[in-house]
Amino acid sequence: MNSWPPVPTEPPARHPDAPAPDTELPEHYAYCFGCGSEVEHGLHLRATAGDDLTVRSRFLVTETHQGAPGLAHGGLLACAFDEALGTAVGHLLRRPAVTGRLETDFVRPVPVGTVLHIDAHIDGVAGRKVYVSAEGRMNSVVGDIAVRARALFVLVELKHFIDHGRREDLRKVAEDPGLLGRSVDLNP
Ligand SMILES: CCCCCCCCCCCC(=O)SCCNC(=O)CCNC(=O)[C@H](O)C(C)(C)COP(=O)(O)OP(=O)(O)OC[C@H]1O[C@@H](n2cnc3c(N)ncnc32)[C@H](O)[C@@H]1OP(=O)(O)O
Repeated sequence: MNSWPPVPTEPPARHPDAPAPDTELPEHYAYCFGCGSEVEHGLHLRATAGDDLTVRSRFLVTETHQGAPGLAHGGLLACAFDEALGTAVGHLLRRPAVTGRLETDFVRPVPVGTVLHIDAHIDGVAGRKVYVSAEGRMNSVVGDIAVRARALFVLVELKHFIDHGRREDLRKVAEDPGLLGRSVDLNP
C-alpha cells in the first residue's frame, strides 16, 4: 500500500459546531442518490457522528443494488463510500467539498441483505485538499471488512454548486430549502 495521506498534511480540526458524537445526521439533499429519501432505489445511507474525526454510516444492500445475482454492484459500493466519506468531511469540517479522487479495494463479495457499517475518518488536510478513508464491515461494526476506500476531497466555495448545478434543480431548492439537510443559502 502506498503511504497515506500521500502528501504532508496538517492534523484536521473538528469544527466547533460539528454535530456531537452519536448525533444522527440528516440526509444532505432529498434527491441525493447516496442518502436522499426521494430517490426510490437510491442507497439511503444513514450516518451518525462519531468521536473526534469520524462518522459511522449504514448501508443496506437491497436487490435493486445487484451486479451479479444476489451480490452488490461494485460501483454502487463505491458510491456508498463516496457518500460516507463526503458526509464526514461536510459535517465534521463544515465546509463544502467535492470528491476529487476515490479509490476502493473490494475485499469480499457483499450479498444482498447485508448491512455495511462504514467507518469514515478524516486523515489529514493540506490546503484545500482533505484526505479521508473508510472501512466497510459486514453486518456489524466488528464484522469482516468487505471494502476499503480512500479519497481526496477538495474544498470549494458554495459558488461551485451554483455555477455548475442545473438551473431547475437549484430553483427547486431555493423554493423549498427543506430539500437540503441543513440550511444553505443558495442565493447569497
Ligand atoms: C452538511 C453537508 C453534508 C454534505 C455531505 C456531502 C456528501 C456528498 C458525497 C458525494 C460527493 C460527490 O460525489 S462530489 C461530485 C463528484 N466530484 C466532482 O464533481 C468534482 C469535479 N471536479 C472539480 O469540480 C474540480 O476538478 C475540483 C473542484 C475537484 C478541483 O478544481 P479546482 O477548484 O480548479 O482546484 P485544483 O487547483 O484543480 O485542485 C486543488 C488541489 O487538489 C488537487 N487535485 C484535484 N483533483 C485531484 C485528483 N483527481 N487527484 C489528485 N489531486 C487532485 C490539485 O492538484 C490541487 O492541489 P494543490 O495544487 O493545491 O497541491
